[in-house]
Amino acid sequence: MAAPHNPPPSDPPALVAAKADLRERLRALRAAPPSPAAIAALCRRMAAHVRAVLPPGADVAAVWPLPGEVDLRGLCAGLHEGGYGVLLPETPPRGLPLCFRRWRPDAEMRPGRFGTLYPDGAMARPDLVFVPLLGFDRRGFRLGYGGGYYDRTLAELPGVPAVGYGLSAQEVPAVPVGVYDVPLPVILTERDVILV
Ligand SMILES: Nc1nc2c(c(=O)[nH]1)N(C=O)[C@@H](CNc1ccc(C(=O)N[C@@H](CCC(=O)O)C(=O)O)cc1)CN2
Ligand SMILES: Nc1ncnc2c1ncn2[C@@H]1O[C@H](COP(=O)(O)OP(=O)(O)OP(=O)(O)O)[C@@H](O)[C@H]1O
Repeated sequence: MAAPHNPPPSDPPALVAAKADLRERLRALRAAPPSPAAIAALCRRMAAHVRAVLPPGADVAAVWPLPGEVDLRGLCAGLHEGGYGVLLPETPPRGLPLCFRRWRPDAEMRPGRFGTLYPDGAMARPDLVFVPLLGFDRRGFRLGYGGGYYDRTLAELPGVPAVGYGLSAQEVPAVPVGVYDVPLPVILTERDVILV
């Protein structure tokens, strides 16, 4: 007899709709460019966090900015100068986890899915993953673009520290939580280190 087929669990429609609504509101927020001082403060905190938890030589996953996002290119250059490896994601088809490729200042950036750019370097496994947030709450729950990419990626990297980052304006009282959402243990903003 054939084994019973259990479809993977999925989020109820009301939750998917609540996430979509919140995403819409938070995207509107991104239309206003973040202040350079806030970005600089956030990037300083991110660099300090890396230095506190990892020795030089470790590989740190960041992202190359999408329009309206906090620009981490200065952080990438600073980490590289400080002796850290910098990895950036290549975005696969929906439903698959991200893979990370090594970036150096002279890397060629190639166009990827959804307007992303990824470096031409070799694939590598990160020792820490910075997770971009569209929105977040004090419990460590986050909302991204809705691809589920980071949820899937972090599920494949158990034990690798995941550090969310964003601007304090992106904080909301409570992000709607789905079956695959795992809270982040640390979220950095230009104002706060939120330890969950
Ligand atoms: N800078 C950056 N890189 C990243 C992410 C991110 O959040 N920020 N990702 C985080 O997972 C992954 C890419 N994930 C994405 C998933 C969906 C869409 C998306 O649906 N984009 C819409 C347009 C969005 C808009 O401009 O409002 C589209 O292309 O239709 C984009 C990125 C990996 N790289
Ligand atoms: N590990 C997983 N396995 C299977 N499905 C998953 C997994 N993680 C997330 N999903 C599904 O992916 C879809 C998008 O997830 P979600 O709305 O949480 O995206 P997001 O966190 O905003 O996006 P991203 O992680 O790309 O920034 C949802 O339908 C969710 O149930």
